[in-house]
Amino acid sequence: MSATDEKTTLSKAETLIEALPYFQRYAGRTFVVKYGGHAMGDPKAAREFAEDIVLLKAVGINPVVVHGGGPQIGAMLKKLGVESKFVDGLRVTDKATAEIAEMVLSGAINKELVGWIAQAGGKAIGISGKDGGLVTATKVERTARDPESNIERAIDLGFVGEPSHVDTAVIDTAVAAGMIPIIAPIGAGEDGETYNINADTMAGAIAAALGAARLFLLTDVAGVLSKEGTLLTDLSPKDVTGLREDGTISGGMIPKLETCVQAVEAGCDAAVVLDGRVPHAMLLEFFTSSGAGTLISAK
Ligand SMILES: Nc1ncnc2c1ncn2[C@@H]1O[C@H](COP(=O)(O)OP(=O)(O)O)[C@@H](O)[C@H]1O
Ligand SMILES: CC(=O)N[C@@H](CCC(=O)OP(=O)(O)O)C(=O)O
Repeated sequence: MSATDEKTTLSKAETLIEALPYFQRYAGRTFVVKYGGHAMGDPKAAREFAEDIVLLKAVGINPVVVHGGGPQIGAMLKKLGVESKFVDGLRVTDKATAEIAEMVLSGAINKELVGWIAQAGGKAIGISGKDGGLVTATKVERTARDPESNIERAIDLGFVGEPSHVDTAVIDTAVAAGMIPIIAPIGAGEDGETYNINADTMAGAIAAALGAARLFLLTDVAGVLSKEGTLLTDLSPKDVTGLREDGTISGGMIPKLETCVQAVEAGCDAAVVLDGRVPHAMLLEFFTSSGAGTLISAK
């Protein structure tokens, strides 16, 4: 072996040893990972994501994946000539849109991810919030101030839901059988209707119900950025309120951070927003000292 080869081998061993305390500390704990639609486009990235998930499982951590698919729903709606509008990062969802969202999320995307996990040597089971009564949804209520009259008015988002009850039994059963649950963000209401749930919100509610050690939200930016574009590495719930009020965060970042705050306040140890486009981002964040992304914790 050449001196260079020996150095490379040694540095690989050192990386594994660096990860040892994390393996030991988190064995048996749950990581909920939200894989966003934007991060999903590239097959190489999807393969690497699946490898990371299977590696977590192999070292004794229980990964639970909640996936998005916003861009993919958007593409399908466009193909079918249905217009789509967002309010605070949430897609206004009429009955037809809810049916299309369910088809894209629970069908194509969910099974594609199950396939990637299988390719990486893991056993995944694809479900939606409807399966096993996992997520009961209630309609999201939003209001906005009318700029002319200055009166606060209700905005009807249609079949946009938020989890009101999470029954983790179906996840517990899958995990006990050695499987990795892959969850589509669709839920059923008490009224039996299908609700479209923002995937970040769904992941946060599941992380809270499972008392997860981490909620990872993989997206297409380095993390939460300041107005100047620098990465904000650590945030408290109070910091998040400030960022929303001063307009630093907008669009999809609003439900993302609301979710992080709710999850950490409801029993998840910490949440991390990180760049799903970076190869093996989650492993680097968690198992090495050179972590990236934004950590949200109660502090
Ligand atoms: N302060 C901010 N820092 C980083 N991203 C932000 C910020 N404010 C708004 N965003 C937007 O939030 C987006 C991520 O949310 P979203 O589009 O819903 O992603 P995903 O589909 O991965 O869930 C970013 O691509 C960016 O356009
Ligand atoms: C209510 C609502 O907005 N639901 C989302 C569900 C998918 C999602 O959240 O996907 P990403 O994480 O890829 O954005 C939507 O219809 O786009």
